[in-house]
Amino acid sequence: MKKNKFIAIEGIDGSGKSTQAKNIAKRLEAEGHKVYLTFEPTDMRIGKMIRTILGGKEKADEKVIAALFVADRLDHILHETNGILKKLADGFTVITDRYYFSSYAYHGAHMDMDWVIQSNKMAADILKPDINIFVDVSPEVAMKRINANRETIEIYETLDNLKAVQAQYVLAFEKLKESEHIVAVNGDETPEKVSEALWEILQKEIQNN
Ligand SMILES: Nc1ncnc2c1ncn2[C@@H]1O[C@H](COP(=O)(O)OP(=O)(O)OP(=O)(O)O)[C@@H](O)[C@H]1O
Ligand SMILES: Cc1cn([C@H]2C[C@H](O)[C@@H](COP(=O)(O)O)O2)c(=O)[nH]c1=O
Repeated sequence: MKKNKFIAIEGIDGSGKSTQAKNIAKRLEAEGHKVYLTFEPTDMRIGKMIRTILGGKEKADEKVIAALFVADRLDHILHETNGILKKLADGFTVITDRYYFSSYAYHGAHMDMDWVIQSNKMAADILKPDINIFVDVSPEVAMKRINANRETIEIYETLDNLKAVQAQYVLAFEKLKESEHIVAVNGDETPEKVSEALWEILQKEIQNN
């Protein structure tokens, strides 16, 4: 890889993002790259507040949730020591499990997506991913994985919501395809097959830059 990259992994809950993010991180490290694996919502102050809402312990209006994610994302980018900009400056390839397309899709399912895109403009102006990888899974498969593997279910993890979010991802990618680098992998496949497809995409990304 000529330059350290910023890679965002996107997809509905249960799509296999975290599994794949960890896998890519290991493979890149094995090739000698310094890798920083991170996620949203973060484990910083605003991210923790968001988790209490996602877990159903506190209620908040959808617009408030969307705004909290904007603030958490700016913390994620700009934090002095652990921020993405700092990690990139230190030579790390940064892989984030979710970034602003998650906001467009999840909040776009409950309000005007253009408002969500506008409210994330500052983050997008500061730092766009070199590549957004969409792990494309059917909501039915995702819901089965969630129900089989989790003790707690979060507020957005219902079949109807995941269907709506999936549709919003497609809309957001269509809206922003001229200004963003977006690639999809079939997440319905086995973890190994998804991983191979993803690795191939990343190799191309590395060679082309
Ligand atoms: N391709 C796959 N096929 C079958 N099971 C998978 C696959 N990928 C991941 N899983 C399993 O499905 C569950 C969800 O995977 P994972 O946590 O990676 O998804 P996620 O998209 O990060 O989910 P969430 O957004 O809800 O945190 C895990 O138990 C994982 O082991
Ligand atoms: C970044 C981001 C996330 N969300 C939602 C999507 C998921 O339901 C949760 C995060 O859970 P995960 O298991 O850690 O993936 O948060 C959102 O609504 N808006 C966002 O911007």
